[in-house]
Parts: sequence; C-alpha cells; structure tokens
Amino acid sequence: MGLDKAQANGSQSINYSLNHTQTTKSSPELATKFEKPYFYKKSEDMSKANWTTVKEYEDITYRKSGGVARIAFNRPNVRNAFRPKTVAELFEAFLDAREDTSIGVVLLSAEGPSTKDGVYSFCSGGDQNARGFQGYVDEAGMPRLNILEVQRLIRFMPKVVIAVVPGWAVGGGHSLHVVCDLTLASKEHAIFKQTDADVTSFDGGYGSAYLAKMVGQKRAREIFFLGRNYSAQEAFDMGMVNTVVPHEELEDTAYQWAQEILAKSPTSIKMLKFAFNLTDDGMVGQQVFAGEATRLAYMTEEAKEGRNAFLEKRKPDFSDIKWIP
Ligand SMILES: CC(C)(COP(=O)(O)OP(=O)(O)OC[C@H]1O[C@@H](n2cnc3c(N)ncnc32)[C@H](O)[C@@H]1OP(=O)(O)O)[C@@H](O)C(=O)NCCC(=O)NCCSC(=O)c1cc(O)c2ccccc2c1O
Repeated sequence: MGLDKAQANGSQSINYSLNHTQTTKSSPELATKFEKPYFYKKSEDMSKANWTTVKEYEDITYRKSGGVARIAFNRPNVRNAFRPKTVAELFEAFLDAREDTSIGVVLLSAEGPSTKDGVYSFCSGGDQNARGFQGYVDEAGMPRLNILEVQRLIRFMPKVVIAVVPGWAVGGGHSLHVVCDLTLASKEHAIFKQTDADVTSFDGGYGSAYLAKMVGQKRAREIFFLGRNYSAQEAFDMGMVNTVVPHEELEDTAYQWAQEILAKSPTSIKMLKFAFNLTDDGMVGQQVFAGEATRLAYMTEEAKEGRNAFLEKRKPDFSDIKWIP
C-alpha cells in the first residue's frame, strides 16, 4: 500500500526509507524503479478479537484478527497429538503468517476440551499411532520428523510467536512451547511434562538445550530425566512461562499481549527477537541477524549509490557519505 492511499483511509504507515534529506545521485528512472519504500500497514487497535477463518484444515484451525494470526491444534480427543498431516498443516499456516505483512504476532494455541473426557490440552507431541520404525508415517507411507521444521519456522520468523497453553503440553508439544517467544498458561488446566525418555525420543535441540537456558541445567535435566508433571505456577516459577492466567481469560489475554506488541516498532521487535536468538543459534543466528542488518543498509543513500553506479557502469562516488563514529 502506498502512502497516499494509506493516509487517505486513515491508517498509519511507516516509511522504512532512511535519510530522506540526502539527495540521491541516481537517475530519475532508477529512482522510480527502485526507491519506492516498502510500507508496513500497522494493525488497527482492536482490544477484542474478531477472528476470520483463513483456511479450513482437518487437524488445525487457522484464523486472523487485527494483525494477529491464531494457529490452533484441533485434535483434542488425542490431547492434540500431531501426526504428519498436522505438521504439514502447521507448516503451511505458519508460512502464511510469516509472509503476511499485516501480521505481527502469531498465537500457537489449541482447541478443546476433549469431547470424550473434558480434558484440555495444548499438544501431547507426536501421535504414537502414526509412529513407525523410522519416524511418524505420513499418508504416502513416508516416515517423517518434520516438527523440527515447524520449530525452525517459529524460531526464525521475524514476528513474535506466543504459545497459549490451555492444558497438557507434553513431549514434542512441550518443545513447541519452549521454542515460542512467550508462553501464557492456564492457571487451572495447564500441565507441563516431558515424556521423551518414556517413548525413546529425544529433542536434543531447542526442546532441551534451549530449555536449559531458560530454567537452568539442573531443572532442565530434572524435567527430561524424571518426566514429572509441572503446574502452570511451577512452570512460571522456573522461568519457562511468562504469565499464569485464569482459564477463561487465557485467549483474551494472549490477544491483548499481541496487541501490546503490535503497538511497538516492527523493526525493533524483529531485530530484538533475532538478537535474543543470536547467541544460541551460532552462525545461523548471526546470518539471520546480519540479513536484517543488510536490509537496513540497503535503505541508505550509500547503498543506492553502490547499486546505481553498478547499473550505470560507473565508479561509485561515496564522497558525500560521512564516516559516522
Ligand atoms: C498427555 C498425557 C500425559 C495425558 O494423559 P491423560 O491421562 O490425561 O490422557 P490419556 O493418556 O488417557 O490420553 C487420552 C487419549 O489421547 C490419546 N493420546 C494422548 N497422547 C497421545 C499421543 N502423543 N499420541 C497418540 N495418542 C495420544 C490416548 O491414547 C488416549 O486415547 P484413548 O483412545 O485411549 O481415549 C498422556 O496422554 C501422554 O503421556 N501422552 C503421550 C505423550 C508422548 O509421549 N508424546 C510423544 C513424545 S515424543 C515427541 O513428541 C517427538 C516428536 C517428534 O516428531 C520429534 C522429532 C524429532 C525429535 C524429537 C521428537 C519428539 O520428541
């Protein structure tokens, strides 16, 4: 959306172009072709969600409202265990949320309770019925462990992902809440538990090593080695939950947290997320952070001059650019 249109309909727009006062040395043609700034339409202020279904899925629900995407597990009768179909649907929805420039926050939540026994769950990890000899077997018979790709999508997307935990968060479901940026938990029903060591599984990445950064080595080892149940309050006390919320208020609270985040500078939020990730993600963390720094550098006058000089087959002239200390 261009500025004129954004102003005309009253919405706020942010111009990411830097250094407007400097003049560019580029030809008018190049300026027209390349120098249109990218406008990010900020979400409208909405204190209550007004969800619109994005797409109907079998194993998840996917909705959007006011700059927030809500992706929710929808297999409550098996404690929201994920099978390969669930993971494929999650991946598609997260990808859509990542690409949608009107979305700044994603809620990973769950439908429920179970119609069998009324129990609430966030996710109980990999569906043990779908587990074959080499992984979780999809409809084509291929064994897969693709939930790790969903974890990476959550980790590296330039948006805040909030785990909204209404009940059991177990095994690979526990790992998912760990990899999310924030976790909100139901006071009455959330239970955190790691069963990996009961079912010969081991999430050796974010689910364990990153958890240890959060709760400390001794606690993380206890969680995995003993596989006990922890209440929302205990998880909060350990540092792996941001807030404990009365069950009835959980979804509204998550939406309000999302709206608070959406009122912040998108660039700051994105750079902060990648900065928090950087030290734990090694060279990939550096790559992701540096990629965004490169985007910011592309918005400067000197970047325009470098590009234009190449396209105009001349030497770049950086003489006007200050060596700012
Ligand atoms: C989650 C529970 C602790 C809940 O206990 P509760 O007593 O409340 O409920 P039930 O046990 O009676 O369950 C009700 C109903 O749901 C079915 N169910 C629950 N969980 C699963 C599941 N994960 N898979 C399939 N089905 C499930 C259960 O069978 C009941 O069905 P009925 O027909 O009898 O009504 C408890 O349910 C529990 O412990 N669940 C299993 C948790 C678990 O071990 N998950 C797998 C961990 S490993 C994992 O998730 C994982 C996946 C990956 O893809 C990885 C990839 C790469 C690395 C690591 C990975 C990884 O660790």
